[in-house]
Amino acid sequence: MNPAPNLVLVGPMGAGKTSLGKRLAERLGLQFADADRDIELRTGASVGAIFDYEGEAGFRARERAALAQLLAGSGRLIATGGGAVLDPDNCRQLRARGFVVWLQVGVAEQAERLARDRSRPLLQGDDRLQRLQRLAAERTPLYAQVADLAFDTRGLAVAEAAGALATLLQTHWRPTVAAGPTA
Ligand SMILES: Nc1ncnc2c1ncn2[C@@H]1O[C@H](COP(=O)(O)OP(=O)(O)O)[C@@H](O)[C@H]1O
Ligand SMILES: O=C(O)C1=C[C@@H](OP(=O)(O)O)[C@@H](O)[C@H](O)C1
Ligand SMILES: [Mg+2]
Repeated sequence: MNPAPNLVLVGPMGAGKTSLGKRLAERLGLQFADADRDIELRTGASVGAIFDYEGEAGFRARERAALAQLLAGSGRLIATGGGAVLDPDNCRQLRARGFVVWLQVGVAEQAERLARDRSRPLLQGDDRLQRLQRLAAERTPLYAQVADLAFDTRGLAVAEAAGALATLLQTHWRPTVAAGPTA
């Protein structure tokens, strides 16, 4: 049992951090926060537009700030973006302020889940499978390093995965404070 004030989801695009995260937060009575959504609300621009105007570096700076603010509170389930683990400072903070769950998915299933998605700037272009493979090679070791727990979503529908993960968490995590956000 590893106590921490927040529950954090990491993992690649299409792993289900946003969709499964929402359901899991409801089940566990945590306030759901999606880092990408938070950035969009603060900026008044979509993730895609931020990449267009400020480049990936600009987006990463906004991501760092959003995560620091979300992690300062407690009682939250925080869905990160797939690239949040690229910054070692983010990883230190995720671990200090969260119980970190790595949602896993294979590249083939990722590509299927994201087949109709046009909102992810790192997946623009035709060579999606290759891009996903490259990102997986670069990031898998980072997810493994930061995670307290890995959960494989392959072959599970979103609701099914949320239910199974909720059960698993009962024996792995308890919040250090009563559920409900503080900041
Ligand atoms: N376990 C799952 N089974 C089937 N589809 C899924 C699953 N998890 C996510 N999806 C679908 O994949 C797409 C991306 O999911 P999302 O939650 O945005 O992933 P992430 O936030 O990790 O990038 C959505 O259309 C979602 O419905
Ligand atoms: O993998 C990445 O670098 C990114 C993943 C996206 O979030 P999801 O993982 O929720 O799709 C979003 O933060 C941005 O498009 C960059
Ligand atoms: Mg997401």
